[in-house]
Amino acid sequence: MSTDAPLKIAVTGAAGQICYSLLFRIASGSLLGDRPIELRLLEITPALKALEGVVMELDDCAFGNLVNIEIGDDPRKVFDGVHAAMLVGAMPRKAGMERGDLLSANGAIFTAQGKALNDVAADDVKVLVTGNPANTNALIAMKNAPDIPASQFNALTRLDHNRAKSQLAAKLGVPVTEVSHMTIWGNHSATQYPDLFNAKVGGKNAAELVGDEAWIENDFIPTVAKRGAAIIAARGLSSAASAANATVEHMRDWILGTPEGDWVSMAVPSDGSYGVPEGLISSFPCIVKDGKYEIVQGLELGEFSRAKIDASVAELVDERNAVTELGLI
Ligand SMILES: NC(=O)c1ccc[n+]([C@@H]2O[C@H](COP(=O)([O-])OP(=O)(O)OC[C@H]3O[C@@H](n4cnc5c(N)ncnc54)[C@H](O)[C@@H]3O)[C@@H](O)[C@H]2O)c1
Ligand SMILES: O=C(O)C[C@H](O)C(=O)O
Repeated sequence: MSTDAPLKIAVTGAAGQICYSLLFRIASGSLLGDRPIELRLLEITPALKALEGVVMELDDCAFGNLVNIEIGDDPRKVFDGVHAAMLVGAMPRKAGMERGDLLSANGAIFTAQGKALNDVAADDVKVLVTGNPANTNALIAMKNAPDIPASQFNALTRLDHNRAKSQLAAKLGVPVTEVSHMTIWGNHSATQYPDLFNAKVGGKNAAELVGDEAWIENDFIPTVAKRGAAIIAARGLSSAASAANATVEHMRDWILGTPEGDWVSMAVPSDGSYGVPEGLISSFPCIVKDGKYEIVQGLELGEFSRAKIDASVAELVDERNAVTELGLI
């Protein structure tokens, strides 16, 4: 993509909770700094009126780099020529639900949007799915867009990644900037595996610094994996500002590159790395250079880590089977 033309960025679910933070972060430069952007905002027809109000507020911010905003309810028009697509629009879960319970409600959204992206998006489009269940929704979009390389479809596990960094920093009483090489493996669900055995704090092995495997297993992992539910219980609504922040960070790193000497967690189509079946959209440690991500190779996985990753991957296989039965892929 050229660096001076406005980058066309599509965002779905634009009148919803996450987007009420996300759109303003994108427009104020958190995504691409000074680069001019054009926003393409997709909503369902009944939400277009509310979206008009959000656009009025975007106008009222007078953001210097926001050169144009288009809104609509037809993905084939909204996605036309876009270089980045953040697929947020989907129903959130309520208290007592798992994210996978949303598959039948939300899955169909991603067949239509995958087809539209396939037909009208720019060839280099980067598609990031935030709407839950994010990994399998990304799989649905990817399978419905056969002309777009699979590597251009990701799902969001950056929120889990940030949660894990924050919990670890708090446990060790260090600034979060000391934490590096965090990895979320698997699904954005309660089975995800936040890995402290490969993470570092101040350059030293995080698990060794913690020195308490019971805390890792019984406190750290469930706190990170069930954080979404804890926020729903507290707020009565699912996470929004932190989800928007993670969505910006994932797309920013995918376009501009990951920080030197570190990696991030991205749910990407598996190439078979670490024994994850090819094609499943599973979270891995990734680095990005020149707009292309690579799965970090050669990390050591002990028996504990292996079993945790296998359990999360088994859930992704079940989800893939469920959407196959629903005829979505
Ligand atoms: N991956 C993550 O880390 C993560 C984190 C937080 C939330 N989420 C998920 O993100 C999704 C959105 O959350 P929210 O709090 O913004 O929900 P919300 O209900 O506030 O907003 C969702 C918006 O999507 C719109 N929408 C529904 N179908 C659409 C379609 N076909 N096309 C375009 N827009 C459509 C709705 O009209 C609504 O305005 C949920 O599925 C939620 O579970 C994911
Ligand atoms: O947990 C949810 O349902 C919302 C989101 O996926 C989160 O992790 O906060």
